[in-house]
Order: sequence, then structure tokens, then C-alpha cells
Amino acid sequence: MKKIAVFTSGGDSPGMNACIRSVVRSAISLDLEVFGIKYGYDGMIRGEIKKMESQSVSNIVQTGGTILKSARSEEFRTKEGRKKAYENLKKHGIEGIVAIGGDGTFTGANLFYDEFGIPVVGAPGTIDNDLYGSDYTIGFDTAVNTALDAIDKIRDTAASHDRVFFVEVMGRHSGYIAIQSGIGGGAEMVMVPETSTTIDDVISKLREGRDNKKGSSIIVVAEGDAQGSAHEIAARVKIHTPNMDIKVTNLGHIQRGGAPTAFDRILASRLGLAAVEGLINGQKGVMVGVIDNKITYTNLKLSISKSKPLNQELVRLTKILSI
Ligand SMILES: Nc1ncnc2c1ncn2[C@@H]1O[C@H](COP(=O)(O)OP(=O)(O)OP(=O)(O)O)[C@@H](O)[C@H]1O
Ligand SMILES: O=P(O)(O)OC[C@H]1O[C@](O)(CO)[C@@H](O)[C@@H]1O
Repeated sequence: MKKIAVFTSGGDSPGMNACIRSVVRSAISLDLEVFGIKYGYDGMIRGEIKKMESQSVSNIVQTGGTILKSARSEEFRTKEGRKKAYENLKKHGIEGIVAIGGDGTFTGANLFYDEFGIPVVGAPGTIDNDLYGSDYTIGFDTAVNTALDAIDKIRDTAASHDRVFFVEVMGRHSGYIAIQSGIGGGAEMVMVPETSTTIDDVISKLREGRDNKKGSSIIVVAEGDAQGSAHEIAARVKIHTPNMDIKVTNLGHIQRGGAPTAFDRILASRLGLAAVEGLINGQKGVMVGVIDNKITYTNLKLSISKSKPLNQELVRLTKILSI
């Protein structure tokens, strides 16, 4: 293998730049030519492919976002789109690709590998931490710390005014950010897509808190919770608790931005090198990850089809600590 390419796709996540840097510099160190594809699959289809040098990735290890830009590509979902993308890779003589993204990115990458046989190694870059085959994904730790910082600040007002706050965090299908920021932030309750919590459960918990002389409460809601958004949940709870002062904060995209934590920079750097070494050693159609702090390669089909269960120890801990 002589030429490889790297791209980022789906939602950006803090640490993607550290991973791009690692892929580029690892490839150069291992005598490969390396190309950067801009705007994910859209750029692959449009042919936005440029050779990268060591200095192309200077001064980015500490930055959020992605210097290669990202996109959610509709055209890549079509066979014609993927064919165009493959022709562009062929034109540049690219023999292997590193895809940095989430489960959607890997679903596309797996299809692409099946159709055209081009070796693909995925590096898990999403704040959701929802990929089977890695204990952690790039950006998750930073997102949790951002959410935690916000919850700490919200707690000041909650405590000063004896209020109930519903704080919505990201996680379309996964409650990882919610559970970790909830434990770290001392939340009274965490609502996640993986477990069912009813409105009656929420009301009982709040009443129990008042009976226990709790002045304020914080309930962290993952955006994908079955009961709806934090605003919807709060509105339904309010009907039954007219004497409680209830507020809602949606943390939104601030969780996806900012300087990556040390953990994310190191994780991203390790995964970048492992992705390149994987390609050189004949890995194809796999996602690189860390399990028990060791580098692993998991078949892409498994990483996208199997769900990563929420750590039940953390779920239990949340309940025990919130009395
Ligand atoms: N079934 C599919 N077939 C072909 N391409 C797909 C498929 N699913 C997703 N993709 C491609 O992967 C891109 C990224 O997927 P998606 O938008 O779901 O983000 P993601 O990688 O899951 O990241 P995040 O978890 O941050 O949202 C899509 O915009 C699309 O181009
Ligand atoms: O930027 P967009 O397209 O609104 O993406 C939001 C989604 O991306 C994720 O943050 C993952 O990156 C999800 O948790 C969230 O639902």
C-alpha cells in the first residue's frame, strides 16, 4: 500500500483534528502518501481530495471541529453517488481509507467496502459514545466535561432559588453523555433512551426529594428519551406539581465544540496511528477502538449492528446517590 486518504463525516467531535493529525503523521512516518478528503462523502463524490504534508496538520491537536470539514451526504446513500466517489479515489491511486465518524459514517463505509473492495478502517469520532467495539469514542469525554461544567453552573441557580431544572444533553439513541454528566453533576435523576422512565416516576422522585428537605433538583434528559424533549417532559410534570418552580435548559451544540480534553487528544492520537497500521497490516472493513485500554479491530458490520449497552453499574449508582 502506497497511498491512503482520510476524511471526517457525520457530526464533528472534539478530537477529530487530533486524529487527522495522527493519521497524516503516522502515514508519512510509515512511508505512505496521504490525502485529505474535504466534506466527508460529499467531497469524495465531488473529488475534493488533496495531498497532505506533515505541516498540513500543524497546530491543530488542541482544536475542536474538523479541518477537513464534515457533511451529512444524501448522494452517498445512492449507488451512483458511491460509484462516483470510488472513481475519484481510483483517479488519485488511493488504496485505503480512514473514515472518522459515527455509526452512519460506518454504515456507508461498510457498504462502500462491500461494493468496491477498497480497504476501509473506521476511527470512532462521535460525542455519543454509541459504537460497539470501543469503550470510548473521540469527543465523548470532552462533551461530558462541557455538560458537567454547564450543570455545575445551573446548580448555582437551582440551589439559590429552590428550583427544579430539566437539563437536556445530546444523545439521539444513547444515554452515555446523560449518565456520566448526571453522576458527575449530582443529578437527582437521569432519563435515557436505553431505560424507561415514566412521568409518574419523575413526579414521585421530585416529591420524595421535597419530603427529604431537598431544596432543588436537577434531572438530566438525553435528547432521545422516549418521553420526549426536556421541554415536553417539564410541561407534563408541571401540570401535577404546580408548587414547584421548574426551568428547562437545552445544552445543544455547545457539547460538540471546544478544545478536546487530554483524554480525547490521546485517544484520537492512538486511534489514528492504529488505523494507519491496520491498513498497512491488511485490516479492511473494520473499526479501530480501545477495549480495556488496548487497541482492537472490530468488523464494521458488528460495530454498526450491535448496540453498546449502557453500563448498568452507572445506572445503579445514579439511583443510589440521588436519595
Ligand atoms: N445506509 C447508508 N448508506 C450509505 N451511506 C450512509 C448510510 N448511512 C449513513 N451514510 C452516510 O454517512 C453519513 C454520516 O452519517 P450520519 O449523518 O448518521 O452521522 P454519524 O456518522 O452517525 O455521526 P454522528 O453520530 O455524530 O451523528 C451520512 O450523511 C451518509 O452520507
Ligand atoms: O448537528 P446536527 O446535525 O444537528 O446533529 C445533532 C446530532 O448529532 C449528535 O450530536 C452526534 O454528533 C447527536 O447526539 C445529535 O442528535
